[in-house]
Amino acid sequence: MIGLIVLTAALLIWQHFGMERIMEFSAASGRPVELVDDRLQQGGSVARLTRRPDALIMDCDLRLKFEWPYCRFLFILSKNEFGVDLSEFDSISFDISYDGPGDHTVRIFLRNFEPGMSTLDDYMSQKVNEVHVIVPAKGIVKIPVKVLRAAPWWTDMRHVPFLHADMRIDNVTSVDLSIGARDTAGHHRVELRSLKFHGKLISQNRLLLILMGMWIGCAVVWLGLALRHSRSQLTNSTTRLALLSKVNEALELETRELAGQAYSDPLTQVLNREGLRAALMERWQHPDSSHELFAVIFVDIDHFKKVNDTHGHGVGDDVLCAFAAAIQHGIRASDKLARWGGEEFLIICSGTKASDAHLLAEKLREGLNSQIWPGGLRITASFGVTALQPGEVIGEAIKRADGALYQAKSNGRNCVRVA
Ligand SMILES: Nc1nc2c(ncn2[C@@H]2O[C@H](COP(=O)(O)OP(=O)(O)OP(=O)(O)O)[C@@H](O)[C@H]2O)c(=O)[nH]1
Repeated sequence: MIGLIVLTAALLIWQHFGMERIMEFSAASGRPVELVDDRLQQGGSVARLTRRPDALIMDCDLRLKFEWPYCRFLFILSKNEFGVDLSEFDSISFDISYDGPGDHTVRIFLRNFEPGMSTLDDYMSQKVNEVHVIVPAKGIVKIPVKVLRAAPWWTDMRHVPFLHADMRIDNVTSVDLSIGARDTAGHHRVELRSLKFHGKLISQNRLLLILMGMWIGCAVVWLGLALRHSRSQLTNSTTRLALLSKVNEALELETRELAGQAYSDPLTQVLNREGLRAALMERWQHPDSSHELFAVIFVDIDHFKKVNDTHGHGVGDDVLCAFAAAIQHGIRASDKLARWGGEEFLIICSGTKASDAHLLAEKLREGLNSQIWPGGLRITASFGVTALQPGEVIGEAIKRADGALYQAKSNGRNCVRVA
């Protein structure tokens, strides 16, 4: 951006103060030049050219034989239909000394080949653009190009329609510097040191267009880059977001897993005391739970110590797992089974009266009796049953169920007692 600003300023300053483009016609320029006089039109004027390194000298004896007597320098730019575009030049200057009769008027003619109007075999079909200048005694004359006009005598002679009678110098085939008029017969000496067209390498309008193009181009490139950058940032953010959400998911899973581990017994996979507490808390938070019926069943495997002692702890563990699975299988999904400790389990049956809990305990007990156990063992269990009383905290009910279990043990085990 800074580069572009500096370049813009530099080009504008250069265009204004420099960037000169000059097209010169002189002895030194090496451009082909010849003198032409009115003898072509059966006139009597005679022009002679003398070349000096610093000037082209025309000696013209102007005689009034032809209607418009003349002598002229002729610089040919092109002999075919492809001329030179001089429309980008701003001014014409010439350095001339003029001796002779009359007011020392010179005429500059620029012949422009215009397709549709000009032909190669008719020299006069090329548009004549002209300007008349009176040469001062000394010095350089400079005139703006825009004072050139399509010569009225030429437009009249060629019957050029008004619309095409404009000055046009975009395809110039020759430049003339001519002298002569009816009242200036005699000897004329014109010393042409230089005839120059002045312009800029790049016109102001063209430069402004170029600068505008550069700025628009830069803006487009900059926008493109910014868009690409934003897109890649968006892609990065999306990728990062996707990654983060995956990590988050994994962390959530891990947290859930850890929470599950904290709430379950690692051996039997049923709830531990903490898990049971959390489950009951959740249950109690329910608005309708305060009036709900709860039954508590305490279960304890009979003579489990003997299993361990006789068959080893491995078998004991297998029995514990199979026992928990059997109880879990025998209760409803809404009931909660927890390992209370060792070979003791607690069942919380929601929406259950003591009598129903009793029936459930009996069913479970009988199921255990008929089950096939690891190592061909026979496993029985004792049950203590109670129901939560209105206004009672669950700890009291558990204690009562524990008491009932104690009774069941005392009464010979493999039985259910209700408190
Ligand atoms: N294999 C195994 N044994 C356990 C585990 N937890 C507790 N025990 C054992 O369970 C036995 C419990 O024995 P006791 O409290 O005497 O009860 P019991 O032998 O079942 O006798 P009663 O309950 O009176 O019928 C102990 O030998 C403990 O070591 C366990 O996770 N795995």
